Amino acid sequence: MTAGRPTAPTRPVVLAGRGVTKAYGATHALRGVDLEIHQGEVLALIGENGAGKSTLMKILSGVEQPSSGTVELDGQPVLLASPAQAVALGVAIIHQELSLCPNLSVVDNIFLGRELAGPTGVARRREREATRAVLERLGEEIDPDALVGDLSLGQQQLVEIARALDEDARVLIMDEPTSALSASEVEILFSVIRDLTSRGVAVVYISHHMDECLEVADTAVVLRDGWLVASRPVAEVDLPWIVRTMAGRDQSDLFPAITASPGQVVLQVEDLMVPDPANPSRLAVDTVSLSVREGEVVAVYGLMGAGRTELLETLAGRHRPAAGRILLDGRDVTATSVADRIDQGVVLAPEDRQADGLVQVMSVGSNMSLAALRRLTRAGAIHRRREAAEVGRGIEAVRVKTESASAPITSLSGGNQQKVVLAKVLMTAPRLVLLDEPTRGVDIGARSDIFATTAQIAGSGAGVLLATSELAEALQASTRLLVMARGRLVAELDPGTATRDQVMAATGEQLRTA
Ligand SMILES: Nc1ncnc2c1ncn2[C@@H]1O[C@H](COP(=O)(O)OP(=O)(O)OP(=O)(O)O)[C@@H](O)[C@H]1O
Repeated sequence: MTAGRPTAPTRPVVLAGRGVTKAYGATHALRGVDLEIHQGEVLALIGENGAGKSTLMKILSGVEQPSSGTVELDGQPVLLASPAQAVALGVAIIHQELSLCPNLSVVDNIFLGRELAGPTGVARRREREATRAVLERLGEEIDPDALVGDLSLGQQQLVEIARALDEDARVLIMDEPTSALSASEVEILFSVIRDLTSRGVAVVYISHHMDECLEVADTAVVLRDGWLVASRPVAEVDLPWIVRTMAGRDQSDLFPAITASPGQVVLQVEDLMVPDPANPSRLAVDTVSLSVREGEVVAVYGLMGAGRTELLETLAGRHRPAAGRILLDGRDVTATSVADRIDQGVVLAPEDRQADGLVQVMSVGSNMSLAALRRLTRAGAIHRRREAAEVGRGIEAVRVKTESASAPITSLSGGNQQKVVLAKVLMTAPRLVLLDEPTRGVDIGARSDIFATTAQIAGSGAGVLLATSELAEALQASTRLLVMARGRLVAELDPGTATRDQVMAATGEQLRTA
């Protein structure tokens, strides 16, 4: 069992949902959910992809209206008709994709749309002082005049929190807040959360990282298929309970064994140098050499900014290297286009699926078959029956939760969209698969589906290069482990014997003691 902070049952309920139901057409996202959020508690909202977590939070923060049921604030029913209204009543949500303007200063971001008026226009001095005060409350030394775009992601997140605090948030909803943070930034966030709760602010914490939920939360609430199936003090639960309750069944092995033995070299990279697309005077990838064989899953472990994404994108043909060579099955492809590499069987599952992994106006099925259309086309016409059969198999293989193959991709939960990206990769009969953070936003059960798929791809004779910032994944889902930091490969480790401390030590980061 994990020790959590004791919850005082006498703390008043700030925000509650009563019998909240939400239907989108035939899909029941929420079914009669009763949820109580107490003053000063951290409530972890847990559930598989598509369980209804985001929908519930959208309703509690005025983004969506329930089909039936009510929201109560301090015991009184309220109609939260818009996010602005929810903010005015003290309920703020911080999304995974931050909503700050990078080209404005910290002060301007905090007061955007609610500038303080002075006798001669905006009261800059008062705004700056208020900003300094609220940042001080968070224990962070951030210059109020700094451009938000120049801050680290962790600092940007603190600016969002500062804005919510300045708006007197009483309930702060955080959706996957640590997905882009370094270990030390996670520590800062947790101490900020503890400080907020000691002042009576309630925090709803949504994360697929169970270790974080167990560490930071007082209460664990589990949603499954739109039902609220459990609510317990964190001190009384453990990881196996959470996993069982989320899935409604015992979970099989999280990381299936990869059994394929390495064959021919598929990818050979020699002394690759790639300028940073955002700042061409520095190198994002610095003198990197590596190889991937058939049947191998080679993990490239690195934190944000290590150069993982630029490396994978260069291998997919998206950036032109300044020096070095890329060989595919022995053929020099360094100067070839993205299309050429796709023809050679190179597929990239990108990190930012919303921006470049999926076509938002298309259905689930069309997104999946998009990359395989050439193969599915005979005499100028797409073989629709084969397409439908393959899409159906893909949906099953990675267990995409969708009404049907013809449902719009935007109707899927975030994690299920990620699974569609992988199903799409599978349909291309790939030679080299480049996976960039494939489990971001994906639930713990779906992770095992994704890595079963990865093992299957490797088993079919392709090579897999997996870029990840998740230690557990790097160690357990790979056959070989490379560590990347500041653009360079700094270590090669055997995932069978390497420890977490060794991997972290190689990156130069401290291991967080959970
Ligand atoms: N706009 C929409 N139209 C149709 N269906 C939707 C819409 N938004 C959500 N859904 C459906 O409602 C269900 C709950 O989705 P929700 O996004 O709340 O899940 P979640 O628990 O937040 O998942 P994840 O962990 O993947 O983010 C899913 O089946 C989803 O497909």
